[in-house]
Amino acid sequence: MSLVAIQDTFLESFSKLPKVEQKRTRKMIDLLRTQPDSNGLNLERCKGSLDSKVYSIRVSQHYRVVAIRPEHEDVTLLVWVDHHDEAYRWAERKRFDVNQKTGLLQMWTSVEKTPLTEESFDLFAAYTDIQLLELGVPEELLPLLRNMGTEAEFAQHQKVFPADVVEYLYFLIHDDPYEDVLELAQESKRAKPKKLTFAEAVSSPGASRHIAIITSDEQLTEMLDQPLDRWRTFLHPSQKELVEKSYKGPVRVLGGAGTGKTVVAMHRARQLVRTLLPKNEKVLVTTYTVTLANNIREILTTMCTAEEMERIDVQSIDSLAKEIVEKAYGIRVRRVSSDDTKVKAIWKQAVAEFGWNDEDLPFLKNEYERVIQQNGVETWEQYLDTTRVGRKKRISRAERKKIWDTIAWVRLTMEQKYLFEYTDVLRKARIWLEENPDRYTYVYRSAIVDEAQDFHPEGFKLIRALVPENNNDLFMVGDAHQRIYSRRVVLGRCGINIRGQRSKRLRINYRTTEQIRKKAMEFIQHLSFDDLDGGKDQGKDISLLAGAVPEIQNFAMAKQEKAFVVEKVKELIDTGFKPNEIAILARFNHIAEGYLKELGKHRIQAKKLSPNMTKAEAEVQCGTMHNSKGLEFRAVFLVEINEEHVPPEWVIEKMEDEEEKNEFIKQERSLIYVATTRAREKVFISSCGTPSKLLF
Ligand SMILES: Nc1ncnc2c1ncn2[C@@H]1O[C@H](COP(=O)(O)OP(=O)(O)OP(=O)(O)O)[C@@H](O)[C@H]1O
Repeated sequence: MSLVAIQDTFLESFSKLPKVEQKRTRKMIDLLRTQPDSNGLNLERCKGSLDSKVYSIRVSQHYRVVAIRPEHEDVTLLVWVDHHDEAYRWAERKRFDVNQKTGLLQMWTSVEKTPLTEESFDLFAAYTDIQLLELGVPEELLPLLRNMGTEAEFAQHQKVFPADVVEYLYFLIHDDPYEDVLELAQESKRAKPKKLTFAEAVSSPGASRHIAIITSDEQLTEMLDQPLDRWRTFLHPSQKELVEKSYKGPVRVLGGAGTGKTVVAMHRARQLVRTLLPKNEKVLVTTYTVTLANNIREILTTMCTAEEMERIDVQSIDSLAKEIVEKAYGIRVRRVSSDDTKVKAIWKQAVAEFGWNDEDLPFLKNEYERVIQQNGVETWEQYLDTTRVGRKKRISRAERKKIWDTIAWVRLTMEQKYLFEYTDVLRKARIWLEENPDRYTYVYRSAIVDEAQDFHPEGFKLIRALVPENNNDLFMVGDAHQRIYSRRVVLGRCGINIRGQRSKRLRINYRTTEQIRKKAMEFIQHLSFDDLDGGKDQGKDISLLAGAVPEIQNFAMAKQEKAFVVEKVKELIDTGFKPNEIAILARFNHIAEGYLKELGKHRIQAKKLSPNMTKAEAEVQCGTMHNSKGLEFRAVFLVEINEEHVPPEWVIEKMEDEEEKNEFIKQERSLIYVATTRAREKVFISSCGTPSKLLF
């Protein structure tokens, strides 16, 4: 069978064909794969094309596939399909060459000669021609590149350049050291230092960004069934490595919003059950939020066979822990928050019983959450040994004992009433697993953790207790910039040890435009973020997508703000946005509900964003910024980002010390970052009255 490969541009054009032409195209590809010499294949050189390797293959009377066929090699790369004339026009000035500097197959557009304007400022003046050629810039495009004065100008012309080169040039624009970028650019070449053939370039690891070799009918069907979901077929080499490699222990993957962490996690889950794990062994895919767990389950079901899905459990860590505790202890867990009236009553009773004053309550609760729960303390001896990091008030041993006795009483009383806070359920499940190692009913051979930044240390300890240490045991993806629930964790202190090679960072943002990414970063850029294991995350991301700068608006009255949002939503729908591609996000539920009603009044279909949401829903989604975590929309409205709401004034007023306050404000900034980066194309941020200070 001759080698047939598909480039991402082919799928993009395929998605726009009428159904009947799609069927005919599929038939043609089948013939090309099974009988490449068949007379039924109508193949001819594309007349008028600059590149002699460009051919056209007949699909029907009016449609043609554009294919690249290098001389003396049995390879066909399908790159476009369209109406006859359009297909020829598309191919006219395109070049398809193996770049021998980088070993990558490049598609680029030949342009008219660009005379250098004398006073032009050269965006890449810091680099010599030789340096740029080493990164894979086609020689013919050098003059054009030298004519670029600004990033915006480059963005305007970037389509002309090979996609891999665009990526490297953006890294340079973002001040990455040249040596680092060169190393990335020549990664594929290093594996095969000699002159590469077309077939070798198509099969090289770096080609996975844009090219997929057809290996089976099933794989071809999968590609053609979902031609717009590029991520199903084309993984960036950095993503592909994470998906396919066998690791000797836990792996941690960092990456800003939209860098494909969830995509990698899902591909990895499939790869584990397909090839990396022994037969019948199970994988747990777990996340912090139920919404994201539901989404991942739904997508995995479309990626995997029914047998594979039987070996993949997708559950939020909270619901898994609850299930373990209920089965293990034969009880019915009642999940409560620390604000629950029953919990408050227990604390009140404890304060009276152990001789505290009412004013001591915030201190006691903080000690409980920040020292005892955070460190998984279970006994008086452990509490005595625990460093009270970040706690300003010094306490004597006698005071400590009194605190411990009070807290132990609160814990016991809650347990007797089957009341469990979030962390309690995790801890209880973990203790049971540790005490009953031979009764594991939940044995997973491997676990994948998404949203790792929001896991409590108890969550990681539970995962460690669930999955025995082994090859490919734990794979955790996260981003501290998006931490909106818990505090900093150090994996090493939860029994999870990552070593050098098992720590990676993804850098290309595939979701948001560069304009949205930059704006979102402005909300948090002066803060420092951790790498989930005690170090700092200093990685920088880039987006290769360009679009409008997010709009920030302030209105005197809520009514005016609502009118603005409704008007914009209508405009978006009129210009082709589907209602479910739009989200209206607020700091609180009641605000989101107000918008839901408002849209209803204007006969715009809208729905509350809920944990059980599925992609199929057809309404504008209104919900909290918290619930938007892990999701994405074409357009996002952040509404009522007012001074009193973000951060909520009444919460800040109750805060005991500066450090706690700063930590909370940092989380509120991260919340704006998370909500802003849910948008693929458009962001509107608005407020009424005084806008939140965090926006500036
Ligand atoms: N290799 C790829 N090719 C094309 N699109 C991709 C690729 N990888 C990811 N994407 C797309 O980028 C978007 C973001 O991916 P994903 O949700 O996995 O990112 P993330 O890092 O988990 O984001 P967040 O942390 O913000 O939730 C999705 O629309 C996804 O389909």
